Order: sequence, then C-alpha cells, then structure tokens
Amino acid sequence: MSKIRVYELAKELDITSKELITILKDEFGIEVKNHMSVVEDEDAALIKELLTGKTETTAAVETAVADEKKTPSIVEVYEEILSEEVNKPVIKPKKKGRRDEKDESEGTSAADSIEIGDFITVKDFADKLGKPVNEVIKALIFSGVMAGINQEIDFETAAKAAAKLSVSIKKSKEESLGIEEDEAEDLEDMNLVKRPPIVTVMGHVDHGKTSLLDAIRKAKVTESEAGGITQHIGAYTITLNGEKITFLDTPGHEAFTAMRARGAQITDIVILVVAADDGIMPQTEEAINHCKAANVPIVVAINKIDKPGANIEKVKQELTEYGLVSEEWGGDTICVPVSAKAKIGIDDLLEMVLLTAEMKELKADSNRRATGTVIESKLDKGRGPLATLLVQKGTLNVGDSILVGSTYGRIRAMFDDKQKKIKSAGPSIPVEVLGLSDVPVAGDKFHEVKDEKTARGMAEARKIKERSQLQSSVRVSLEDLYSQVKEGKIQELPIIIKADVQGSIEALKGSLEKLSTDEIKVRVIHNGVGAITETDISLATASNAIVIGFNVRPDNNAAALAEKEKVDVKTYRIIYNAVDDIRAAMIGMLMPDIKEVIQGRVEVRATYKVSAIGTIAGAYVLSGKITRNSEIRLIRNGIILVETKLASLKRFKDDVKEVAAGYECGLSIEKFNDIREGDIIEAFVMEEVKRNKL
Ligand SMILES: Nc1nc2c(ncn2[C@@H]2O[C@H](COP(=O)(O)OP(=O)(O)OP(=O)(O)O)[C@@H](O)[C@H]2O)c(=O)[nH]1
Repeated sequence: MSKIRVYELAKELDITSKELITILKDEFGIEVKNHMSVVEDEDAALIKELLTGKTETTAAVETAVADEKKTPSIVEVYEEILSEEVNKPVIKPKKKGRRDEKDESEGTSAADSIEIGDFITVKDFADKLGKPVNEVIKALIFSGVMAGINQEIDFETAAKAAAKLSVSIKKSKEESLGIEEDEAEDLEDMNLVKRPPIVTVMGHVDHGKTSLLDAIRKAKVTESEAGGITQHIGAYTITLNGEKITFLDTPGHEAFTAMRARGAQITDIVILVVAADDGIMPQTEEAINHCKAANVPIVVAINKIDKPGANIEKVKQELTEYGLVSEEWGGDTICVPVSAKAKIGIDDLLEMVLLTAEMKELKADSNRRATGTVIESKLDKGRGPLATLLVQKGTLNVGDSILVGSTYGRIRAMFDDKQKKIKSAGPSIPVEVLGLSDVPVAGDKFHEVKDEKTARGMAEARKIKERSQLQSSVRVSLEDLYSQVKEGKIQELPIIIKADVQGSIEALKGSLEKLSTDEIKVRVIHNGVGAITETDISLATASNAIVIGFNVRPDNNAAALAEKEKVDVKTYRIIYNAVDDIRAAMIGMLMPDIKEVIQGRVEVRATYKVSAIGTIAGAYVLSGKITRNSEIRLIRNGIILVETKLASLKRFKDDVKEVAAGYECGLSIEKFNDIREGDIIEAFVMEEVKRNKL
C-alpha cells in the first residue's frame, strides 16, 4: 500500500504539518510522531475528502448567502409580497393547470407540468417553470423556505412551491439520484420476498425485558451458531426452525418512541412483557398505548410463571380492560406464558412471533438499492464513526455509497451481530458499518446512492437545508391549530390526558372526542392518573400530540423536555375550560388569553401547628422567587391539592414582600392547613397574552 508523509500531505492540503497532526489525532484517532511520519494512502484519501468536503460546504453556504444579497434579496422579495398583500387583500388562487393571462401577454412560456430530479437549484427550477426567479422565490417563501437563487432545494420543497404556482411536478427518473422511497414502487415489484420480522420488547420496569432478550439470545444464538458471544450493536438476529427474527435489543419504550419521533417506524411486532406476579402496571399501559398509536401488533409474554405468586389468568383478565382479549377467550391477542429465568416457553413465544409475522406477510425486495434505518451510532476512537444499520429494503454491500441523514460515506467494512466480517446484508438484517463521514443520528434513514460524490453532494445540500429550516418545524399547538388544519398539515389532533383521578379522565376524554369534525378528528391516544412525565412528552413528540393536564402539573424534567421539543402542554382546573379551549382552537376562535407565568418553586421542609393561625410551613425557595401577592398552588406527588393565595410570608420573624431562590422562609396558606413536608408550592402570576391572529 502506498504511503505519504505528513508534511507532503499537509502541503497538498495547504495547511501546516502541525494542523494536520491535530486533525489526524482528533478526527481520525491516528497518532503520528512528527511531520516525517507516514500516513496510509486510504487515510490520506479520507482526510482529503473531509477537508475538501468542509471547504465545499462553506463555499456553498457562502454562495447562497451572496446570492441572497444580489438579485433579488429575499428580504426585498418578502417586502414586495407584503406590499402586494396590502394593496390586494384577496389573492385568488390560479386554477390548476391553466396559464395566467398575464403570462400570455408577456410571452413567457410558463410550463403546466415539469419533471425534476431529487434536487435542483432555484435558478434551474425557475428556468424549467418558465417563470421569473422572483416569482419562484416568492412561492418558496410562501411554502416556508427561504432560498437564494443558487441554493439547491429538494423535490418535496420544489413540489410545494410548484403547487403554489399551479404547475404540476413529477420526479424524473434520469435526474433522480437514486433515492427510491416510493412505497408504491415496491407493490408493483415482482421481486418481493419474505423478510424476517423486526421485534421490540416492551413492558413495565423489572417485569423481565432484559432477561427475556438475554434468554432468547442465549438459547438461539450461541446454540445454533459458532462464534459465541454476541456483541451489543443495538440489534440481533436469531434463527428458529430455519426462520429468522430480528430483535432490537434496547428494551423499553424510550427507544421505540425516539425512533417514531424521527419518523422511523421499524418495529413490526412488539413483545409485551407482563410479570405474572405483578400484572398490568403503568408502563405496561403506556407500552400498549404506544403500540396502538403506532398500529403495531402485540404478542404478550406473561413472564415469571416460575414464581409462586404467578397468576396467568389474572393477567389475561387485566389485559381485556385494555382491549387485548386473549385467543383462549375468543379474542385475537396471543398470550404466551414464559419464564425468562427458568427458560420456559421461549420457543413457544418465538413461534408465536413467527406466526404473527406470517399473518402480516412481511416482504421486501432484496434486489434493489438498499435503504433502512440507523439503530445506534457512536464515535470509536480508533475506527471513526460506527453505525448499526438495519437494512429494510434491498441489499447493502461493502463498497456501496450511502447517504445517511446529512452524513454520507462509502462502506469500508461491515460486521454482523457476532462481529463477524460480512460482505452483504439483505432486508431486516442489522449490521455495523465503518466508513461514514460523521456519526449519524439514531432513527435517521439511510439510502444507497450511485456513488460517493453523489452521496456527499446530497449530504451537503441537506445540511444547508437543515440550517435554513432550523426554525420552521411543524408542531401542533392550540394557538395555530386552525391554520394548520386549513393548510391541510394535520387532519387529526392527538391528545394525551393526565389527571388527578380516573373519573376526570373519562369525562374529559368523552367530551373532547365528541368535538371531532369532518376536517379534524380529536383522538385521545394516552391517558393516566398522576403528574405529566417525560414519557408523556416523548409520546407527544412522537405522535405530534398536545398534552392536557387536569389538576396535575408537569414534573421538572417533563417541563424542560416539553420546552425543548416545543410540545404544547395545557393545564386546567375546570373540565369545561379545557373542552372550550379545544373547541375554540378548532374553529380558529381561540381568544386572547390569560396565561400564567411561573415565578418560582418552593419546597416545604417542616410544618408547625400554631393554634390561633393554623399550619405554618418552614420552606425553601428552590428556584425563582415567591412574593407575598403571588397566586400559589400546592402540589403533592404532581397533583394539585389547592390553588389559592398566601396568608403570610416571613423571613425569621419579619413579614417580607418576597423571598428569592436559595433562601428559607416561613409561610401559611389562605384557608388551607393540610401542608406536609415534601409538598411543592408553585408561585405564579397571571398575564394576558395575545394569541396568533388568523
Ligand atoms: N423468578 C423469575 N425472575 C425473573 C424472571 N425474569 C426476570 N426475572 C427477574 O426480575 C428482575 C428484573 O428483570 P429485568 O430483566 O432486569 O427486568 P427489566 O424489565 O429489563 O427491567 P428494567 O430494565 O429495569 O426495566 C431480575 O431480578 C430478574 O432476575 C423470571 O422469569 N422468573
């Protein structure tokens, strides 16, 4: 293998030897002594690619920015649109497929329908449309994308803008870079063959998810295949009676929801583990709701049947309350009694999984270009970015070029779940791959494309797009529900309800679901008693739902996550108000509202009974502040017990106006004496907020 010295390579790249040594160490994990050390040719090629890649991206961004400054600036176009709006308040949409008479008189040859590939620059797009660039940029702005004349836009963005210009648009086969996402294509395809099911294990904490995954792996992998210990790469495949099953081996619903939140639904079947001595618990219920929301079939593993307290029939009874009626009782839910510990029923369970898979007729074409999803990824010091990919269609081979989210690469090496080097992997097979330019994000899709240059070009175009669209992700919120429905962005309003008692949930659920109209369906996808938790927020993120709390509050982690993910969380004390708000939001009549602003959180650390006054709390301000005039609510285990005002606020013996975070205080609450150690007092004020005008 040929080699190049550090100083030679540095010269070629126009950087100093010292800079190159740092890059070698930090980005590739290659330690070299000095400028005379040698670098393998393959490594040198990768470094060159990395550095030129970076320069090209920067150059592309700079060109885009420069273009925006030249003809015409986006801001100018935007201002023009605004002034047009003022002079001409009603814009009549053009009839689809018909040319505008203005167009006719000026003699522009506007097209009725055009074909483009996966990506196109704004300028080329305008040429194809036969429209002035200004007009195209305007249409793009109306579809929510700010793009300069030389910036590349993808097919989807172009399609939206074209629709605004009443031009129909098709993907051209020749210009397409090879991303074949069209599901319909597969249906027509004659090459479909059976593929293994992809299974996730879910269930309540300690019900035995990990033990079951281990039991399956040990029973089936080590016994049948030489090689022994399985590496954890996020997924593994087992064989039963010549049939394969792929397990995603991160148990629990976090992984499942995280994937769905990124739009990746990879699980075909869920094994729901329920401990026979414990029955259905809150996380079992959550898992059931996750599966229902994702429309994934469940096979129930009733675990721990070796335990003296095991009661299989009781579990089946409880399952019926969630609409899962076992087969023996005339339903269609398969329940298999197992013991992960005593290794009972494992084969039965796997057979039932295969049976369920057979009913689903899972098929894929293994002869096409590979596509699939990233299961796990990490940066390995020595080997660079590593990713576990689950192939979903086609066959992935060593040497293939792939685009993964906004990273790319050429597969240098591929390993199976036993760390055995392999050359190719077909549908439903997980593989660990080497050769990506960066660490991809779990849940991202990958696509094989024709060559590495194409992969890189597309990855860079995606990065630019990501930057320009960073702000504009669509999240459902009551404030702009109406406009989202009108624009056809959503047809369903999924809601998660958390409340202090089951009775309120039932009442709220009934009233809310009755609000459904032809245009928008209101659907409660999950409900539960207790505080709003992080899991509720991640389910909301994954399902684009809003969260309604009735007499309960989000805990700290949930509040932080909701803010980060921009999930709309609304809390109410009166059912009527909740129903009224949603009804108003659906018809675009949500009025300016009074919004509460949290001032601070205070923890009760001791209580004293004083006969003339009642209960006094010794408390500590955890965050923000509390003031004498604050409105307050007393929260115990996430549930609101009372909402009222303070009767007194003291520091030592003195009455004070406010106490800040980090200080202790004494307080009593108006007409409320049941204060206990550990209670949280939330101080807030009400402020009027303007809602978005429609
Ligand atoms: N007797 C008995 N114990 C079991 C069985 N399966 C699991 N356990 C025990 O139950 C406990 C919890 O099992 P895990 O596999 O860690 O449960 P998990 O659902 O993965 O728990 P988390 O990962 O914490 O959510 C462990 O102490 C296991 O040894 C079983 O079939 N029988």
